[in-house]
Amino acid sequence: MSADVMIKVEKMSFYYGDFKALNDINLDFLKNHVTALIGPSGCGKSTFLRCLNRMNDLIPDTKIDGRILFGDVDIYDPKIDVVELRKRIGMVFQKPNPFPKSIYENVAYAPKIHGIANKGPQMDDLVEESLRKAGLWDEVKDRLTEVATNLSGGQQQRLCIARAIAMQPDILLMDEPASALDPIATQKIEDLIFELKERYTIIIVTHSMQQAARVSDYTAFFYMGDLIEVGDTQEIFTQPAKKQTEDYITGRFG
Ligand SMILES: Nc1ncnc2c1ncn2[C@@H]1O[C@H](COP(=O)(O)OP(=O)(O)OP(=O)(O)O)[C@@H](O)[C@H]1O
Repeated sequence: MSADVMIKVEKMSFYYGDFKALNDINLDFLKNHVTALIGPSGCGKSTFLRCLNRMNDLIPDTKIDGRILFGDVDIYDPKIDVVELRKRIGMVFQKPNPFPKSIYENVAYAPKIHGIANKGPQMDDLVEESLRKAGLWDEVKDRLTEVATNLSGGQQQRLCIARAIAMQPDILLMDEPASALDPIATQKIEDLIFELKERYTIIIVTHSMQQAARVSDYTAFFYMGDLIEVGDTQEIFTQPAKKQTEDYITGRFG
């Protein structure tokens, strides 16, 4: 496998009961790049994203075929420690979901449980570093003990990004991370994604084609459970190879 491939999806299909939500997907994700997953509602973007850190395991009566390689390990190998896997592949959800605890505790909680940092100065440093990387430190440094749910929506979402970063993942999965935010907060998240890709491999589901065009290096277009095409974002938006992609990006459907 090429050194730059972080995740390799091979012949992956996914079923909810008898319903086949994803059909024979082959897709590689490159290290330190942003890949956007786009397509009309119900095409399988979120399902696909959730397969990448086995979040779909939590849904009963589902089945996956094919392989997802992370490095040279198949993440669906029964020997895989799923908790460990989700440490390496972090996730940020559509709606900011901080715990009803302090700003500090939100970032420190998982590293404490997983023994990533010890209580005290080491944890203080990790919390500061994570908040800095998430572009939130200056806004919250004097109110770390305040309850996180007092923050604005955009701040809460950056806190959730800080929380994911504190676990020192390799990959960040983002499921429409800005869809509940106003344009200014959205811009901050987009700027942040651009900075974060220096350290992380980012895979983002978005409904907004403008957002995909602004933040991603590669774009994958899904339609009814199929991956129609994937390529350089600029090319997908200017000269897509497939008619279905062109119809979607020009607003003819979806
Ligand atoms: N828990 C579930 N049980 C059964 N079917 C599901 C479940 N979650 C999703 N589906 C179905 O799988 C298909 C893909 O859904 P998914 O949420 O992945 O699409 P999406 O492209 O992310 O859509 P959206 O953009 O609207 O969020 C849809 O037909 C949906 O109804």
